[in-house]
Amino acid sequence: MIELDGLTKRWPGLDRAAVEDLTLTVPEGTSCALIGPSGSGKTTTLRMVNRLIEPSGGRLRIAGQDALRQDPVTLRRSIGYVIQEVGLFPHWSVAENVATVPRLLGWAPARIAARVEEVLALTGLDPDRFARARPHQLSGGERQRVGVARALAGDPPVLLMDEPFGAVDPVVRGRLQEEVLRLLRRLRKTVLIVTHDLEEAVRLGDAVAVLRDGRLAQHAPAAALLARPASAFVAEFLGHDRLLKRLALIPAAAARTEASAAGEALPPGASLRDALAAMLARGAAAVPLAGGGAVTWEALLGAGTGAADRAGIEGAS
Ligand SMILES: Nc1ncnc2c1ncn2[C@@H]1O[C@H](COP(=O)(O)OP(=O)(O)OP(=O)(O)O)[C@@H](O)[C@H]1O
Repeated sequence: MIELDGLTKRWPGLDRAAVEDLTLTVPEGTSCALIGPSGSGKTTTLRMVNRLIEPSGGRLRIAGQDALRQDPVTLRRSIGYVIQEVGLFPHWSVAENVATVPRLLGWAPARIAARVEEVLALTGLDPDRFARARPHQLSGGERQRVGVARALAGDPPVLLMDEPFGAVDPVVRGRLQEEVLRLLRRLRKTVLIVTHDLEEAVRLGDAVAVLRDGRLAQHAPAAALLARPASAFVAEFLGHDRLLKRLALIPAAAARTEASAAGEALPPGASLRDALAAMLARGAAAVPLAGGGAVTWEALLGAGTGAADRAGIEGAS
């Protein structure tokens, strides 16, 4: 669990705080995505959590401990950190890079070697092929995977990710997002992610926190945020197609009806967005679901908007 309580950062010479009185909890085993316009304080917030930036005020608890009273170096060894530029040591092999934290933690060599193999495999990197490679011999996507493997190596309960997939092309990025998301959920990590990309935020974040000028504009589960922005600012930031984006978060099975429909059934994990895409591609007002029944156009509309959600913007919070 990560608990920010009134966390504040003031830089000298700036007329307002970069982060102001930020209170936010990321429950254990969940992820929270920080989004907001450029300069809204996302990276400053993230770097206060591992104390690469010292807060000017407020409190911070990680896994129940007062993180501001811990030695910052010890603290950082207990927190995984993934950044866009990855920051691998160029003259070290992948295995040596991944072993950084376990080595600093003083693990025995055999345990380190086993752990390096394990996390490389977890992140989809064949140890036989990649362990001895140097960072420059890898593709951008592979380097990002090494970054994730390195962050996981010491088995930290908490992971911080700053634009973790910013440097890779959209196709690789989508696949990496899916894989890393599944992995982090399975490992029950508590994750705070900074991203510019709203789609990435709602895909990776169980909850999404929107920052504006260093303050929290809204903090809500991704689907609720898209359905009910708390202010005109948040609504504008999410975009006029926010309900379309939200369809990707709702399982198609949530709109299952008894109707029958022709054509290939949607696979079990399909979303309402997949159902809509299939309707458009087939020119059909209903698509069958795996396991029986179908999503009809009316059911999709009902589940995709919902009576409460049609209330629209609820006024600034
Ligand atoms: N080391 C620093 N010294 C002074 N001001 C800083 C420093 N780092 C950040 N700031 C200021 O703090 C504010 C928040 O910056 P931060 O990098 O947290 O924003 P961000 O939301 O992550 O932005 P972006 O999306 O552009 O990366 C900005 O006004 C920035 O100029």
